Amino acid sequence: MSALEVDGVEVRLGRRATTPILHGVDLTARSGEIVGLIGETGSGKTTLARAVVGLAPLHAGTVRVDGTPVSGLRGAELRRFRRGGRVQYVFQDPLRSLDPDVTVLDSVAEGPAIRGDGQGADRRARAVAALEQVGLDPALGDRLPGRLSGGQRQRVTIARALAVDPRVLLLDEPVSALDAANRNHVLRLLDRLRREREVAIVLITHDLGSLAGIADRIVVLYRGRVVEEGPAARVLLEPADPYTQRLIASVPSIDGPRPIYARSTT
Ligand SMILES: Nc1ncnc2c1ncn2[C@@H]1O[C@H](COP(=O)(O)OP(=O)(O)OP(=O)(O)O)[C@@H](O)[C@H]1O
Repeated sequence: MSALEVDGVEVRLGRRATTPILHGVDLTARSGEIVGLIGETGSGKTTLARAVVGLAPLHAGTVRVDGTPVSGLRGAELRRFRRGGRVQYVFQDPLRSLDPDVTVLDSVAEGPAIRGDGQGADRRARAVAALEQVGLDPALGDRLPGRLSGGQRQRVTIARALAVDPRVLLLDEPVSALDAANRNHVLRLLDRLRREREVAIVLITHDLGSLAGIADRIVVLYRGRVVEEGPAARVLLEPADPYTQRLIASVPSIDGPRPIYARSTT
């Protein structure tokens, strides 16, 4: 059983939900697996992530987490599921996803507070641990997001997600705005999370070089449909679908077997 199972998902958006965006999309991620989700701008990657966490309504299909169909949850059940934090979505734009008036530490402690985990001191300890996990100095905890660098803000959004110990983590372009050092740090962190905490990770990115050394599988979306899916090395080095071939050919760093980021074996 996969931690995340997306089955035949259709999403329609726009006025009166008449514009079809996703057409019967399937996606799975097992515990400890990193799945890369790629596709050109507008192919539906963000919409799929939003559908998984219930932010985009499903026209058809199901989303299951640990075998439980969460797409059918309503009312109190849905609220309980959201509070539980088993699925976390790290938005593309950290500035927009962090409240500008809430300090870093309070922002990271919010998830445990909503879940009702422990008391104030425990929550703060959890938040500090999450900040340390993403390589941020807990001394930054007293700052507001506007006083952080872009890379630090990105890590805060990831720390927020980690503070509730998710089973499934979806990250939307978590490394594209980062310099090489920050990018490698985040990628190593994701690799550790999947190995040590067996988190199922869906990584949305245009940065195929980042996926080369870290993703187990890659799923390719084109105009709201999955056109190819397979082991990362196979998809990146021997793409079968003509659209994937064009997508990969347009990225200069994916022209050989040497990944930019080598997966650590320790
Ligand atoms: N609220 C909305 N109403 C109508 N159409 C929408 C809405 N939100 C997104 N779309 C459309 O859905 C399609 C998929 O958008 P989405 O953001 O999921 O793509 P994406 O693959 O994540 O793109 P990017 O790589 O640029 O982030 C696009 O054509 C977009 O214009």
